Amino acid sequence: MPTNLTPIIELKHATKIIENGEESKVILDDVSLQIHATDFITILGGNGAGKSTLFNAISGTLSLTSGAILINGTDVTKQSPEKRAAHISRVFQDPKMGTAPRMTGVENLAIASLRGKKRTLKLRQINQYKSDFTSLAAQIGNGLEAHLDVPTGNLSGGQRQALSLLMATIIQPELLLLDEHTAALDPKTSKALMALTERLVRQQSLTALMITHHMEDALKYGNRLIVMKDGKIVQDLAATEKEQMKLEDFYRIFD
Ligand SMILES: Nc1ncnc2c1ncn2[C@@H]1O[C@H](COP(=O)(O)OP(=O)(O)OP(=O)(O)O)[C@@H](O)[C@H]1O
Repeated sequence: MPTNLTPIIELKHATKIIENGEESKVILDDVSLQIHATDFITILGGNGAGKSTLFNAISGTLSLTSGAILINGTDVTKQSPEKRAAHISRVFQDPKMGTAPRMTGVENLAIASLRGKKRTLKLRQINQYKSDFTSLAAQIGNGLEAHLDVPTGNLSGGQRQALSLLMATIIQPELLLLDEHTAALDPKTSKALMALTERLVRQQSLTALMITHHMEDALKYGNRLIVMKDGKIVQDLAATEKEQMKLEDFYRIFD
């Protein structure tokens, strides 16, 4: 029976080895990690450090060679990504990844609001949700609310990414995975989406992991910072330790 102290997610010696003919490569190297309900963890690391691999292992799109993954104390190591999706939402770097392009924003949000529920929605019902979705989208401040009736393929990258974030959080996930979700946006839109992210995480008390290449964001947001290198977690810093680090300490991570 999970208690308040049971981690939301736990990795125990999670390892992934890719065999390629004669050669083998360790892309996740004995990673042990406990993520608790109050955690908003930022993740830094150079290209190829294993950050997306960690997310793939947690969400189940990459099976482990050895080790285990637990959600709320239950071993899900062999569970499909579809089953784990009942607990985990993920927002990708590419705004095209999170939304169905031919469907409108309202339709995308309506489908997202069914996550984990065993029922379907009729068109008539979708329209009933529209005013709720419009007021939700109006909080973002990038005009999404005026474009909820057009196919999402016609939205700007920033609007589409904001929609992806709303879809990922409309049913409170146990874990929110943010995979460089602001990286493809211009600086102003990226800043606005980060502000929205922080607001949603705080308002809904979400447990979140956020991969970023922006050191300022990694320092500014969250209560914990993880640094990855060569498939390993090389630093796991609490908020107070993070505050004492200087920007040049972080640049050394990428040496
Ligand atoms: N399915 C796979 N098969 C073979 N190699 C893989 C696979 N998935 C990841 N890798 C390799 O594992 C390493 C880590 O990749 P990963 O995408 O996790 O890095 P990352 O830290 O997210 O990098 P970036 O910041 O560039 O996105 C890379 O060398 C990558 O080529």
